[in-house]
Formats: sequence, structure tokens, C-alpha cells
Amino acid sequence: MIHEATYALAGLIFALYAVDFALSCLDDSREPPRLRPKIPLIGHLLGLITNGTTYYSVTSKSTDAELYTLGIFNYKIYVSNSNRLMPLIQKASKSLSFKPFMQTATKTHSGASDETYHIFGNSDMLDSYSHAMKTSLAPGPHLDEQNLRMGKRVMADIDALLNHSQSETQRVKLLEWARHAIVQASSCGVYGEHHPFVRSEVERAYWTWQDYIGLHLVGLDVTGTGYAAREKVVDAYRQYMKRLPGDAALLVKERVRVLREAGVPEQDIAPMESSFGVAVFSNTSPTLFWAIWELFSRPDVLHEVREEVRLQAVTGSAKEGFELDVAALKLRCPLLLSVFQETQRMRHVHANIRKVLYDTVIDGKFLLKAGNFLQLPAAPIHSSEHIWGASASVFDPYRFADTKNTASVTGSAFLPWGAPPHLCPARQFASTEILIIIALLAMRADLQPIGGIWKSPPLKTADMVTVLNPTRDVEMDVNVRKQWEGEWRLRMSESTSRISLASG
Ligand code: HEM
Repeated sequence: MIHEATYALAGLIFALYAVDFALSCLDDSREPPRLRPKIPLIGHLLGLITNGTTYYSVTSKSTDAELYTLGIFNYKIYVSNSNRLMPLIQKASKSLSFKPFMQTATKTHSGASDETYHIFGNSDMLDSYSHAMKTSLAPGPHLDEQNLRMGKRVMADIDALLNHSQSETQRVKLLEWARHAIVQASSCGVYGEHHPFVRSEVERAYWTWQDYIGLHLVGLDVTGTGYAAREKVVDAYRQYMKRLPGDAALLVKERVRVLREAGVPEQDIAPMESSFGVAVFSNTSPTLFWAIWELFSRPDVLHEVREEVRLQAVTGSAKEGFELDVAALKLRCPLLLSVFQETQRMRHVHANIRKVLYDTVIDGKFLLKAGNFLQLPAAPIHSSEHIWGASASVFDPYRFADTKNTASVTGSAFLPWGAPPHLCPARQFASTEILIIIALLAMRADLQPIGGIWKSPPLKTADMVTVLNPTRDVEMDVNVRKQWEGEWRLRMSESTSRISLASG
């Protein structure tokens, strides 16, 4: 019996290797070289299921190839390891396209009808959608209003955190607080004060839904918990969208206009809008969490940042109230900006994905065959010593504060917002929000994990986000800094004064 089982196992392993070998014989010699998995046919799939996109950091370390191939059954994932190829890939967006994933997401993520799915198969419609979002998020009066609403709500949440009895230490869960602050402030900015997340159970349902989006992708939410949470969020959007409030941002009005003009059925508008939270909240929250973590866990740097913000951007006194000047924060606080961008460089794990629609040759030599996928992981580029020097693997809070350090860094080497010419159109909005929150916390509060030890929690690698969340929350002691007690105001700046982001 044991012999038979051993023979069967040996036979299976032999068969797997044989099929893997046979498939690789069908490769065109101009395709990027294959990277063999430890377990033939499914090894890379298991790696991706277990490690998410961080798997590409492992595979990319084991080859010098600029582009390589991971075989999974008869599919191929081409992986770009190179910032040099990035602009060439981005320019080939007609054949290396993100659009098929937008179409699939109408069903897997939003739960919309077949009709909407077909509408999202129209490339021109998707271009109009993207154009409408880009123009409505561009610096100017509309973004000024969006920023104003966002800033007002940030102040309310920071006041709520700090206006407790001064003798008591407040305890908060940092991730929970960062998520709440971002959902509330971003929603006020984007949807107006009567946004869909005013009720805390809708906010909670949103994060439950996010835990299930990986399972929704493969239709495996067997308990239906994620779908129920999604329904709660969609319901709140249905109520909200019965009549868009006057203070909804142009962004929302434009998104809805394009959907209606394209013929998206009315019952699908709320589900489509509710899925926009992935863009608006899900990346900003963990980025804020880690930026707070990286700053407050370095007392010397925190001291310098406090001095920088105090000298450059804060006026007033305890008696007359303090004011944070957002224009100064954006333009004259290089160390704070550097800590934020270094957090992004070290923590960003996103791998942009493209479907190869037609056979495409990149850089005159790499053939990518239609029907396969291309991934553009940022982490191997963010940790490259060729680009960032010998300290590439170390968190250097000063890295972006001195342009000498980053003189050789082009837009396609710093990728948290995507790669030019396709960058997140809300990067100024999200960066302004994060900088305001960190600056106010730095000036007004002391934060420390309970027990005083800054031990980084493990990461939830399965999350489909650009910056990973911790697997467990971290409880923090929050104390008000006595000398900065008092009323605080924001002097909001015009959005045309832009933060000098390394991405452009
Ligand atoms: C730290 C927070 C954020 C990060 C790291 C981030 C990152 C990204 C990235 C990598 C892309 C893909 C770019 C591409 O390849 O085309 C993107 C697209 C997009 N993001 Fe963000 N984003 C953030 C916050 C936001 C917020 C707050 C909003 C809305 C208020 C937003 C709206 C969008 C939109 C509309 C697109 C799609 C643009 C298009 O269709 O061309 N993002 N974002």
C-alpha cells in the first residue's frame, strides 16, 4: 500500500514537471525568461495566494531580468522588474490595458448588473469616466471647496480625540482611529457633510466589506458576511443619492453624470458609487497609520518635525488660539513631507496589473503574448540600490528632504501614485489630508503604544491595497501636549499651491 502511494506521488510529480516543461516549450524565444517555481504549474499561484503582491519582491530578487515570466498552469504573468521599462509599458496602454479589470469589478466588487458590465466594456466610455474624474480633481476652485470640507472635519476629529480631561490618558486603537478620521474627512470632502458614512454602522460595514473583497473576486464569500456588509453600504448610498446634496464635490456629480449618460441603469448607480471607497479611503488610511507610526516612533525626528511645523506653519497662542497655515505646511515643511514620502517608498506594495490585449513588443525585444497578464510591482523598484543608493532598504526620514539625495529619482522610480503619465488624480488631496492630520497630531499630542515599545505589527499580506494594513490594531496612549492646549484653526490654502511630490 505504502509502495503504491509512493509510486502514485512520484508519478504525479513527474507529470507536473512534464506538463510544465511541455508548456514552456511553447514559449516564443522573445518572451521574457521563465522563472521556475519550486512546485511546477502551481508554485507561483501558491506564492501569490500566501504572500499577495509581496511575492513579487521574492521572485524579483532571484533574477536580474528586467522582465520575466511566471507560469501558472497555461497562463503567464509577465513581471516588470524595471523602472526603465515603466514609461514604455505605460505608453502601450491600448494593448496593455487596465480596462478589463474595471469591467470585471462592476460585477465582482460592485455587484452591478450584466447591462452595466457591458457598458464598462466600452473603451471610450471608460476614457470619459477617467477624464471626468481627472478634471474634477484638478487644482482649482472645486478642489479648494473639497479641501475645505475635508479640513473642517479633520479638526473635529482631532478635537474629539484630544478634548478630554487633561489629567487622563486617552487610549485609542491607532488603525481604527486613522480609518475613522480618513473616512469622515474624505467623505465630507467628496460627498459633503451629509455623506453616506455619517452613521457609524455604515462605516463599520465598509471595513467588513473590504475584508471580503478578495473572496468576492473568486465568488467564495460562503457565509455572505461580506455581501451583507456591502449591502448596508450600498443602502446608505441609495439614501444619499436620492438627491445629491449641494455640497457634494464636482467629482461625485461628474462620476454620476458619466454613468447616467452611458446608460447605466438607475439601480446600479449606488452600487457603482459605493465601490469608489476603495480609491477614496482604503489606501489613505493605512498610509496615514504608517506615517504616524514612522514619525512618532523616532523621538529625535519627531522633535525636529515639531520645530519645523512650529516655526514655519503655526501662529497664535493658547490665549488667542492657534492657527495651522496649510500653504506653509505644504510648501515649507520638507522634513514632514520627507517622512511621509519615505513611508510611502518603504511601505508601498502595489503591483499595477494589465491584461495583454494584443501581442505587444516592449523595448523592441520583449514579446508579451495576448491573453496573458502583466504586473508592475513597485516594491522591487522602491528597494533598488541602483536608484536609491546603498541605504535603499533602510528608512531614512531625511531622504526626500534634500534634493541631492533624490536627484537621480525620476517619476517612474517613485510609484505610490502610479507611474507617469497615469498618476492618481487625487494625490494632492490625499497628501494634503495626511499632512494636516500628522502635523496637528505632532503639535498637539504625544502618542505611544501601551508599554512604550514600538514593535511593528505583522502585515495583512492578502489585502488588496497599495499599503498593507497591520494584522492587528495597536493600542496607543494619547496625551495632550500642555503647551499647545487651546483652540486650533486651519488656514486653508488654495489647491493651486501644490505639494512638491516626488512623483510629480
Ligand atoms: C494615499 C492615498 C492614495 C493612493 C496611494 C492612491 C493611489 C492610486 C493609484 C496607484 C492609482 C492608479 C494610477 C494609474 O495607474 O492609473 C490611483 C488611481 C485613482 N485614484 Fe488614487 N490613491 C489614493 C487616494 C485617492 C483618493 C483620496 C481619491 C479620491 C478622492 C483617489 C482617486 C483616484 C481615482 C479617481 C483614480 C483613477 C484615475 C483614472 O481613472 O485615471 N485616490 N490612485
